[in-house]
Amino acid sequence: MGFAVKVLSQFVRRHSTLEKIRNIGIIAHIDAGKTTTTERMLYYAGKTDRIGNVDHGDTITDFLPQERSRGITIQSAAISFDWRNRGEINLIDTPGHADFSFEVIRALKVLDGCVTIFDAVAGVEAQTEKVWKMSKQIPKICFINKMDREGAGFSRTVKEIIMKLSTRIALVNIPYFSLNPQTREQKFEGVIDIINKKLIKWDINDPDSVNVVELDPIKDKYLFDQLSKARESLIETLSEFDDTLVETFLEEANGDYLKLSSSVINRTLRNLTLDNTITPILCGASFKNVGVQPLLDAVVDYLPSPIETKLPDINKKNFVMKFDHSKGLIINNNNSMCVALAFKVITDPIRGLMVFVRVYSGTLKNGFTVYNTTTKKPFKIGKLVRMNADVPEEINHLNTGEIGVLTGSSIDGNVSTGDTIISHSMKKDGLKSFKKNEELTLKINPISVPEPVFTVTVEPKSLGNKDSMEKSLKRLVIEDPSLRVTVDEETGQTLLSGMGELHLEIAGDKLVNTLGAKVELGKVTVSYKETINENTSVESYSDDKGYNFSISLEPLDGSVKDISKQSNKEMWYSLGSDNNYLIMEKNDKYDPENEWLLQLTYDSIVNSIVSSSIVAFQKGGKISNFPLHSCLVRVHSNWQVPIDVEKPSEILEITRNVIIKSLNKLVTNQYSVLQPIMSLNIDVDPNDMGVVIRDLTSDHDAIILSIDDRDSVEKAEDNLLFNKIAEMQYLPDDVTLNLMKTSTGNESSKHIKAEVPLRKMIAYNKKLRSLTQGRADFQMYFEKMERVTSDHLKEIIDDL
Ligand SMILES: Nc1nc2c(ncn2[C@@H]2O[C@H](COP(=O)(O)OP(=O)(O)OP(=O)(O)O)[C@@H](O)[C@H]2O)c(=O)[nH]1
Repeated sequence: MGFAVKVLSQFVRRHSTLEKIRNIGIIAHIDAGKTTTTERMLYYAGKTDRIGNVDHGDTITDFLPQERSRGITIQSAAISFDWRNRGEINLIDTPGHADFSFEVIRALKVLDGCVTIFDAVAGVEAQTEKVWKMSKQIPKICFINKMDREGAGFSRTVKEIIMKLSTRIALVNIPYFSLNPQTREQKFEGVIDIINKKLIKWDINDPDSVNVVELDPIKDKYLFDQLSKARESLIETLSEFDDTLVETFLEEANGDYLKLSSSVINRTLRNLTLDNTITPILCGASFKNVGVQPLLDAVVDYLPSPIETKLPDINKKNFVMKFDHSKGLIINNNNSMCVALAFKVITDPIRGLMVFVRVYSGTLKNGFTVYNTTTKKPFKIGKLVRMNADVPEEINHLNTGEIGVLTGSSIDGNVSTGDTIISHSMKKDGLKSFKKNEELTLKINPISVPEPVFTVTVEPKSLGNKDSMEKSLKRLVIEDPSLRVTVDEETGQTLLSGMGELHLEIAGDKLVNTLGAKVELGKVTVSYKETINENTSVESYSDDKGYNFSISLEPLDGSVKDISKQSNKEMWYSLGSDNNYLIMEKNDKYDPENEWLLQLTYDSIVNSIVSSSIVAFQKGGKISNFPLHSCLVRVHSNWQVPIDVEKPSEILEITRNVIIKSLNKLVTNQYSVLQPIMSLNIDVDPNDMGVVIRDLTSDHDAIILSIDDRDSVEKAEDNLLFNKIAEMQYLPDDVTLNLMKTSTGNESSKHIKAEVPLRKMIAYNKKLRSLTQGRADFQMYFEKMERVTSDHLKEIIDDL
């Protein structure tokens, strides 16, 4: 699409104070209105001079060609803007489709607060529940969007937020509808600001019109009554958690809910939001430009600055971390240490590789030499930029708490998603001042990558295209680590795995059209795995040089978190993915915590055994060479490494052979094939429910877990406490709710929850659309890997 979006040069922050910075994400179910809301925020902040529209494919944050043509967000986009000199907002608009969940996961890792958006008709949807859980530790505000739609239910959605998301809430504003006396039509036109006691109205035909009026009890008794009840409910809720508020309420406001000052309410609400006790709720209709400015105020008023946020999760338990009012986070009492996390990598056609980082402490500067504690290598950073979606703005440094981008040829190959970067804040080559075994081993704990469940074969169009295919695939995975490239040991075929059919479709499109790879993609299949059914016997190796290893393998059933806590005699290490783990039993001879006798570090010994286990497990099981899943490698406590060995390559070879030998000793029926089981959520018109259920059980081997309708949320939720809280909360009448129409009249849609084997769900999107004439919506999430029964096994093998 040939158009350019103008990004206005506006007041660019240079001397921002830490308290003003807000690193926030916009999260929600697909189509809730995240990008539409972001677009309005940019417009009202003066960052753009026109409002883009997702349906016309001209928004600022959805800039990829695939995003613009499909009208959905695929990758999270970062943009920085100033809000009325009150807040410096770094905003990340995230995708809502479940296939792109990793984009949300990595954004959440670096964000301090979130705005969760709800479609007022659909309420709390499946992916919103998911991202809400993912962002459990992060303070959030809710925005109930699409209040202009027929069937919008503000109060119904608030109730669902309380009960389904188990949170205490505070209504910052409630919807205002104007009544047409002739048609009796209710039109959403504004909000009643509960804290400032005002009515704010917008003219939906003019995005720049805002009309703010004090509410007068004489002139509008009905609205004033709503305001009074909502304010009473708000203050009662806040009083439960804050005794000072109660004192001020009684002494200064004489127990009058309308007299308690807005600054006192805001201060309390801010504190309670920051510690995740309460979630403020606002409403609007972004598409009609209603309610966005109060949302921006709320971002500044209630969400944390980088000095009020949670501490990063690091691997050095002995390092002290504390916030300083002007310097930000200080780690290990070292004022000059800059610590940053790389959370996203993209390739720009002009600038090449770009690495998004969040600076946690200190300052990152142009041209400085930095150290990657993951690769254990130093490198020099080129230019630093701040991104305005796809438009970069060059900057000289990134301060504590900020989000920006590293560019320059020297970063290529030196930094990937999840790496921690250390730099000296003042001295260009100041790395020498950090201790090799102390600061330079600090890591911000890794970003977890979800399990890919679908696979597609990728073949070069001709032999001559093989090298460029491999290069392009490598690039694809660097940008999106939730894609995985493997080679089938038996057939030699290259396999690309991802989170869903759409994920692979988009990846294939990018591979061919953006990266220019000359490849053919095969048909999408399910990623099967194999596991072992019983423990192997202990396999031992020893030699004259002094190596000694006894290794056994065990199937892993149940949650690793529970099992790994059981013993302190062993150390657990993840083998990257597929729920495989390494256990190093404690060897009394060598203790990494005390005197260490070997030339090789403990870390390098473990790293080589991790690598050898991964290679051995990739060779696959005996049934169909599917990679191994849910297996433990146990290195018994008598392990021994010669004192003077400097390189770990022999360890790698020895342990790999021992593991492969153990696996080979098992016979075929001591292996099982595992298949992905998905949890399925379908919202369907009641009229279509019968046909959808019949199809699910007969054609898709589904187990139906529940069928609910929206009105039964209260009954379906067995969370008594939150049911009670929702009942006590003042909620205005949902005046347009009765306008909701389905093909069967006013009956609300049904929600089906089921469990299905993924192999039965290929191309289900198309099928559901044809069964329901497009009136149903579904989301599917990976639930677990499950052993395949023998009759299904034949079906699977025949299908390959
Ligand atoms: N009626 C109405 N439609 C809206 C409103 N906000 C957004 N929409 C429409 O809802 C659809 C989805 O909007 P998006 O902004 O793309 O939603 P999203 O949450 O960013 O979607 P993904 O990023 O793909 O998950 C578009 O057709 C919008 O025009 C609103 O306030 N009222």
